[in-house]
Amino acid sequence: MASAARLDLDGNAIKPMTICMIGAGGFIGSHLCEKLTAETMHKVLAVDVYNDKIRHLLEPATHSWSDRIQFHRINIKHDSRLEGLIKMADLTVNLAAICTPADYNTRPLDTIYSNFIDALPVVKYCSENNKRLIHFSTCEVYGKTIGSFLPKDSPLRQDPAYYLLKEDASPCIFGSIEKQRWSYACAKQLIERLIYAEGAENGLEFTIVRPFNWIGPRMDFIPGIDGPSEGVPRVLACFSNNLLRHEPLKLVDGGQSQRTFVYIKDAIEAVLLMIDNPGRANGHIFNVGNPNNEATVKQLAEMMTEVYAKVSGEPSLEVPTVDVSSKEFYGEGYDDSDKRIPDMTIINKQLGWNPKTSLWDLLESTLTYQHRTYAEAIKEAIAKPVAS
Ligand SMILES: NC(=O)c1ccc[n+]([C@@H]2O[C@H](COP(=O)([O-])OP(=O)(O)OC[C@H]3O[C@@H](n4cnc5c(N)ncnc54)[C@H](O)[C@@H]3O)[C@@H](O)[C@H]2O)c1
Ligand SMILES: O=c1ccn([C@@H]2O[C@H](COP(=O)(O)OP(=O)(O)O[C@H]3OC[C@@H](O)[C@H](O)[C@H]3O)[C@@H](O)[C@H]2O)c(=O)[nH]1
Repeated sequence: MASAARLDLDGNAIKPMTICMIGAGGFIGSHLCEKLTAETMHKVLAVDVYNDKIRHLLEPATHSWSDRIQFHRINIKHDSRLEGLIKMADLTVNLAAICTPADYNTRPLDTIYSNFIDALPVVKYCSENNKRLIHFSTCEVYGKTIGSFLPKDSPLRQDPAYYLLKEDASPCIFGSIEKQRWSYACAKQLIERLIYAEGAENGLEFTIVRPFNWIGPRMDFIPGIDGPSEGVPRVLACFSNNLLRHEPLKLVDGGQSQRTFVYIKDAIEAVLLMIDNPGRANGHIFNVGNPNNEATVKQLAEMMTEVYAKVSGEPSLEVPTVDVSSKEFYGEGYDDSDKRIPDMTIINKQLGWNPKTSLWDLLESTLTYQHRTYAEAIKEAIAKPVAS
C-alpha cells in the first residue's frame, strides 16, 4: 500500500514528487512504474512509444493510483512536448534506448542515435531547467576486463584487480571500430561523460545507473508471439523461447562468457533508493548488479533447463544445448564482454543496498511467469498450419 509517511535513509519524511519517466513502457520501466504506483505517493509521467507492459497499471482508470500515473505516447526523437513534461517534473528518469545486442552490429546508426543523440535533449532540458536526472547507462561501458588480455594460464586472472569492475577506477576497454558491437557501449560512455560534464560545469544534479544484466518477467519478447518471428531478444528471452518450443538452447561461441544476473525486483529497490535519497545519489555513478549470481552462459542454459522442467512439469531434451558461432547468430561485427562482476562499494556506502535473490530463485519465479504467460500461445502457434 502507498504510504505518505515513508522515510529516507536519513530519517526524513519523503515528499511526493513528479517523475518524468522516459522509456516507462519497457522492461525496467514497467517494474519501476509498478513499484512507484504501489508503494509510494510519487506521480509518474510515463513516456514511451508503447504501453503494453504497463497497461495493467493504466486500465481500468479506477486503480487507487490512477491519478498518479499518466501515459504520454511520445517518440523523444521528434516531439516538442518532451521539454514541457521535463519542466513539469521534479525528476527525470531516462530509460529510453535501443539495448539489444543483436542490434548493435546490425543497426549501429540507430543504436548510436538512440543511445547518444536522442538522449542529448533530455540532458539539455534537465540542465537548463535545473531538474534532477537519473540516466540509465550500462555495465557494457566497462567493455572487456583487463584480465582477458592476460595469458590464459596466468594466475593474475584470479586476482580481482584484473576483473572486478569499479565505477571510479576501471578503464573502459572496447574492441576495434569494425567490431560494431561496441557502438552501444561507446554511445553510452559518451552520454555518461556529457552528463558528468554538465554536472561539473553547469551544476546538473545527476545519477548514472549501470545495470548488470537485470532479468525477470516482461523482459523483451518471445519471437513470433509478442515480437517479430525473426527478432533476437536478450539471452533470457532467447532461452525462454527455446524452452517453450522444446528446442535446444543456442550457446554463442560455446557459452563461455560470464555474466552476473540480478533479479529485477531487487534492482528496482536500488532505483527507488536513488529516487528517494537525492543527497546520497546525486553526482554518483552506481553499479547495480548481483556479484553472487555469476554464471557462464552455458551454466545459465543448464540451470534454466532444469528450472523450466520443474515449473512446467515437462521433461528436458536429451541434448538441451547446441553450439553456434557468433557470426552465424549475430552476424559480422559481433564481439563480447568476457566477464562482468560489479564492485559494490559505492552503492553499499551511499545507499546501503544489497541484492537478495539467488540465481535459482529468480529463474524459478521468472520461468513460472514465462510458462504461465506463453505456453498456450506457443502451442497454438506450433499447431497452426504454415501458409504455403
Ligand atoms: N535490462 C538490463 O539488464 C539493462 C542492462 C544495461 C543497461 N540497461 C539500460 O536500461 C535502460 C532500459 O532497459 P530495458 O531493459 O528496460 O529495455 P527496454 O527495451 O525494455 O526499454 C526501453 C524502452 O525505451 C523505449 N524507447 C526507446 N526509444 C524511444 C524513443 N525514441 N521515444 C520513446 N521511447 C523510446 C522503448 O519503446 C522501450 O519501451 C536502457 O537505457 C538500457 O540501455 C538495461
Ligand atoms: O540465444 C542466446 C542469446 C545470447 N547468448 C549469449 O548470452 C550472453 C548474454 O547476452 P544478452 O543478450 O543478455 O546481452 P549481454 O549481456 O551481452 O548485453 C546486455 O548487457 C547489458 C545491457 O546494456 C544490454 O541489455 C545488453 O547489451 C552473451 O554472451 C550472448 O552471446 C547466447 O549464448 N545465446
